Amino acid sequence: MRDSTSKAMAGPRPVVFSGPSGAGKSTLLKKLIKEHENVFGFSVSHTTRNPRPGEENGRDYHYVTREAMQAAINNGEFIENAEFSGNLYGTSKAAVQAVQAKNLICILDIDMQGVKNIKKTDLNPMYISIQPPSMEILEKRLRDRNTESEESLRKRLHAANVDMELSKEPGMFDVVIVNDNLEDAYKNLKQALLEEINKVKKTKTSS
Ligand SMILES: Nc1ncnc2c1ncn2[C@@H]1O[C@H](COP(=O)(O)OP(=O)(O)OP(=O)(O)O)[C@@H](O)[C@H]1O
Ligand SMILES: Nc1nc2c(ncn2[C@@H]2O[C@H](COP(=O)(O)O)[C@@H](O)[C@H]2O)c(=O)[nH]1
Repeated sequence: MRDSTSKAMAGPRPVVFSGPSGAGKSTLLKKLIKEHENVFGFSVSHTTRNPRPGEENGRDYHYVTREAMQAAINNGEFIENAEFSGNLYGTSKAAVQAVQAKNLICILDIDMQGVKNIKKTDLNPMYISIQPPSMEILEKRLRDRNTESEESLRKRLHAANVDMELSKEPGMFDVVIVNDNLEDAYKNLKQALLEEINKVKKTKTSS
């Protein structure tokens, strides 16, 4: 059944970011939101994984127990949810509504299962894939980030292989950005979003 939550949500077209864990989604998104804080807002997902050093509850994620999250899912509070690397992740309707209520472009950072599930809803976002230059570089970035156990690293690299194959499916993404040099990738990302950024800026200056 299609989720019609977004029908009630007004505002600019959301943007979904996906790509293998470690590809650089958060790095690019943080830069984008910092530079355009009156244009973009982050959809704060729920997760059952533990916070990493430096992460903040309510800003990076809502950190919850599996029981609480499963109960909220059963209660119809999520647009999409997925199991990734042994934990639950999900986008709540409230998270997206909170951003759209401020007339900002809502950014979702979700895995490939999330992309597939969002495609069954009426959210109608732009889909952007952030890809690593190679699997070797991806593994190095994940190891150097120092956030994963060997077990989690293995699961994430396995998911990355599947993800990189699926992302080649025609029509899966509107834009694919290879994050090799960070500044080049960021420039390409801003170029891909330029039209949407200008639309939002225009509505803000005319109101
Ligand atoms: N272009 C780049 N060159 C070198 N290192 C990078 C680049 N982009 C990101 N990194 C580093 O790679 C690591 C992974 O990046 P990041 O955490 O942004 O990935 P992610 O896609 O958000 O991962 P996850 O899905 O697990 O949250 C970080 O330590 C980050 O500093
Ligand atoms: N389907 C969803 N995937 C999500 C959501 N929030 C984050 N993610 C994805 O999970 C992995 C791992 O994230 P990490 O922070 O533990 O490294 C990554 O691919 C995210 O894009 C969500 O709400 N739904």
